[in-house]
Amino acid sequence: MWCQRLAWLLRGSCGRRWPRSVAALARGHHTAPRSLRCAWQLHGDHLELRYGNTLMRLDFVWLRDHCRSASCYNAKTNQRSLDTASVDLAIRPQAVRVDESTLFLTWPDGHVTRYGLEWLLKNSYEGQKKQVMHPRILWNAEIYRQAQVPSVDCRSFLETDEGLKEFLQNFLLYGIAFVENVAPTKEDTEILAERISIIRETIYGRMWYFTSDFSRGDTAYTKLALDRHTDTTYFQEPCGIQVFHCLKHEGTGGRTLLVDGFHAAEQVLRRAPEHFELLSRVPLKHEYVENVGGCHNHMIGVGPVLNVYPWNNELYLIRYNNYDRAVINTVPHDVVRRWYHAHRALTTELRRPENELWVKLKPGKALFVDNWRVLHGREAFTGYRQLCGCYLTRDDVLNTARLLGLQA
Ligand SMILES: C[N+](C)(C)CCCC[C@H](N)C(=O)O
Ligand SMILES: O=C(O)CCC(=O)C(=O)O
Ligand SMILES: [Fe+2]
Repeated sequence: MWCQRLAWLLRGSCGRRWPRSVAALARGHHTAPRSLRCAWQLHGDHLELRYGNTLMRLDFVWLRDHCRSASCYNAKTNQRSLDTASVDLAIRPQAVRVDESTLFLTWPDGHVTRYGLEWLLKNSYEGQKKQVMHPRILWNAEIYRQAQVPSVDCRSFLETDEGLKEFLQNFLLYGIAFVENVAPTKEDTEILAERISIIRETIYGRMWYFTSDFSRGDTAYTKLALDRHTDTTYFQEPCGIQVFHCLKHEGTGGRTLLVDGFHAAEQVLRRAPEHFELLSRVPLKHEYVENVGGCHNHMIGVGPVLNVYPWNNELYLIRYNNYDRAVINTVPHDVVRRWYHAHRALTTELRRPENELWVKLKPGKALFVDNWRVLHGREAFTGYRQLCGCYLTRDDVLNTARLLGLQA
């Protein structure tokens, strides 16, 4: 047990007895700091701090750098005032003390830093590691249908925080969400978008509006089927969210296909982790070359198919568009074939019929798609079909969600 370990150069402890703290943690009661036992030990360049059942290793420079005292941190702006470059990289605390809730460090120049133990738990690497950044429910068609995720009514979405919060919660969990009873116009769709975000203007405009008139040099502007893909893979930062609102369709076909890319990637990770690993390491180019009418564009975006946070391996972005994938020239020959195998494994998962959610977009029902997670496609169609929508900047959607108290 921790408190019985020997050979501590310098050590201390505080708090009540172990059994209670262990029981409290087992119940997940992180909010009862006084019941959590804490112990610490100084090492050459860091402080080892055990709090509850988390063992944190806190670098001395990090501890000095994150000091929340009034001279080091401006609590009004939530910005650091301390000049990190002025910290001696060989700094060591002169004195360390811990009481039931706080760690006190005295530095060689006499400056005192205080950290709440709960704050450390929330902000240390070890505390973060156990936590996912984005809680999600991965789905196939059956899981999504069973969940019976409700669409939010347009008025409640626009006029109440509860409506908006419910919508965003579903969007964060599933990567798709619908708003119902929207007036079928571009202007009304724009009002929806602006409720949650800043619209990301791109080469397609701010609010786009398209039919199968091939007014732009892309298959989207035809009646052809489009296999599952994410959009704007050829941007250095692909668009975060895509809004679709079908304003009119007089004809057949044209259903929308949705596939949870993270669910597929998770299956690849489970079945063949080496494929997942390769897809997350090999950078590729995607490209948009357009020369139709007056439109001339050449966009290039570089990045792996699967993008994971390096510290916890959590997937946060999938770039998957076989139409727009450029010549592979960023990979040496011995990796190329392995990459194709990995890409095939992911494609196999993405194409499993049980993973396909088909919906027919109708005037009045707007669809929001997390373009970093959920792939979309469409069935070929006949007749006149008019779709409007826009892209949203991801940071602003997440900002709105956080302001409503959601984890995003
Ligand atoms: C949505 N909107 C019709 C405006 C653009 C379509 C972009 C199509 C492109 N191949 C891509 O996947 O990014
Ligand atoms: O026509 C559709 O339903 C979608 C086309 C598409 O993939 C897009 O506009 O990004
Ligand atoms: Fe698309």
